[in-house]
Amino acid sequence: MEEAAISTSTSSAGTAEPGTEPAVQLEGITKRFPGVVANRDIRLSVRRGHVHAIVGENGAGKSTLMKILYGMQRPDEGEIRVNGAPVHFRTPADAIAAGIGMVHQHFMLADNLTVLENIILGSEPRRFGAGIDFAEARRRIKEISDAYGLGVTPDALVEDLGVGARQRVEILKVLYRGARILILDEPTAVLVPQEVDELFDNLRGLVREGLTIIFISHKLDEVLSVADAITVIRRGTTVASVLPKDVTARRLAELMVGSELPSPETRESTVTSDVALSVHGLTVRGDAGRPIVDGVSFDIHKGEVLGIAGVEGNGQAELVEAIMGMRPAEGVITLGGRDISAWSTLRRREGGIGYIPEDRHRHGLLLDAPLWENRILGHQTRKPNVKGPWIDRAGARADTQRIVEAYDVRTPGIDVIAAALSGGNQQKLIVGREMSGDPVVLIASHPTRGVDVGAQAAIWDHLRSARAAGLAVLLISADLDELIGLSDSLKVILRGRMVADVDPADVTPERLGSAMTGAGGDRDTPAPEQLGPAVTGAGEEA
Ligand SMILES: Nc1ncnc2c1ncn2[C@@H]1O[C@H](COP(=O)(O)OP(=O)(O)OP(=O)(O)O)[C@@H](O)[C@H]1O
Repeated sequence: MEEAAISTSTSSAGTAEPGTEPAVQLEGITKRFPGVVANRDIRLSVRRGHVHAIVGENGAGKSTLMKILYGMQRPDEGEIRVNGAPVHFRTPADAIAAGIGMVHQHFMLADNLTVLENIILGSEPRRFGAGIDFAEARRRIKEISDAYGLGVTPDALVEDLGVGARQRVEILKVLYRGARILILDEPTAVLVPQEVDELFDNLRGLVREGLTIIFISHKLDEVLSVADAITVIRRGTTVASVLPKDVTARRLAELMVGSELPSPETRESTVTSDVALSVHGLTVRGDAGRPIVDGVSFDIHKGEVLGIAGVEGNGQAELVEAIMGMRPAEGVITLGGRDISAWSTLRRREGGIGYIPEDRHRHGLLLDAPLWENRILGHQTRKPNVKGPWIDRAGARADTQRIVEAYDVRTPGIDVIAAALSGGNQQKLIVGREMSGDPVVLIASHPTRGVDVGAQAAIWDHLRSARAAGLAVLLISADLDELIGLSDSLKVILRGRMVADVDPADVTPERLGSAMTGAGGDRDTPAPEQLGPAVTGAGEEA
């Protein structure tokens, strides 16, 4: 095999120094699900004090492996050793007791509690015979925060924190429980470039103190910049462990897919003068009438991708939900010149709006239903899912099969439930469904979140060819390369207002990132109400 030239999985990159055991060793781990071998004879050795990245295509088996290491799933075969000693985890509590912590991609913090309350939740220190010892908790949090340079303020309310700060709270929470080995699942997916740099500084601080970090990522350039060692998983098994200095992002991607990649194509404008979707003076109000989306107006033409850049939580989700009719709003929305402001969500969909939601588990899929039923979801009144007044099972099933093939959804079949697909493959199914039936407008929230580089390129190709055929797209994404690479025009949203127009042909991710934070270099991106009036000067970034 080609990768043998680089090194096989148990050699140089992951080997322990004499006298020190690896922090984690996985030997021959195999995990089977009905119809799928998710992990097959996995061999992995993670050195103490290393940042060790795990990369692989969607469905390669990364999450399954991390769930096994964190006690959420049990392997069918194989051995796990932590600091040299064999372990048998039955639950995450066992993994935590062995010093392993997991920072999930979707933060699990309670917004209405303070940082301190969130951190101690479930492991409160108690004074003998008395209640919770808050003073002791505050002292320990401060000690950990200072030791690793995390800059966490115990008494801040979580809802007032930006995304980067929330992530540091999650990391601190895991450290507070005594973790010395941290698993991070796609930690950078929700961060702007400045926050990514800060996270990487934090990670380096942690490993300097002797902690070990294992992280999953689809962003290969980031992996190359932060990891000490990289293990590639392909179709359930470890195919290579490499050192970052020995590979390029392209080579890593090739190891992931097992073949050479095609070169990316260049783009040409397909924007027409026909307005497909027009939004005028759209305002969405939150508690106490405060605007979350504040007088937003824009047109999207046929053949145009309009990108919206913004730090999460600046009104993007509410804007999208208002356009989809899922939330009351003031203002006027027209689709192909028709006022649809009073239409239901279903009617808007029937009128030709496709919708890739931000939260695929809440709005995109029925996790317990088979893939073919998920094909019908939101499209239950249209072909190929209905014939006359009846659901057309055969039509829906055949079209699901088509989507599975066209979008390379890796699945044993269309009768498995959506929950059995890997995150990236769930996303591919949703994108395929929403692109079916030739929508006039596509509202796409983070369309390639959690999707591997190969599948991302494929989704981009689908979007580009639909755009060439006249599709108008509203693109919301935290992936700035995606925003810059796909958009014909770009707007920046800050505290619910469009504060800048940016030319995607002439902006770098770093400059776009600054415009998104109001051109400031804030460590904690403040929540809307903490700031003064909107910064309109960000337009000079364009
Ligand atoms: N609970 C489950 N039941 C059945 N099959 C499962 C289950 N969990 C995972 N699988 C299957 O195991 C394989 C590996 O999935 P896994 O989630 O580990 O991939 P991944 O590498 O993390 O992918 P992604 O990058 O898309 O998140 C996939 O084929 C998936 O469909």
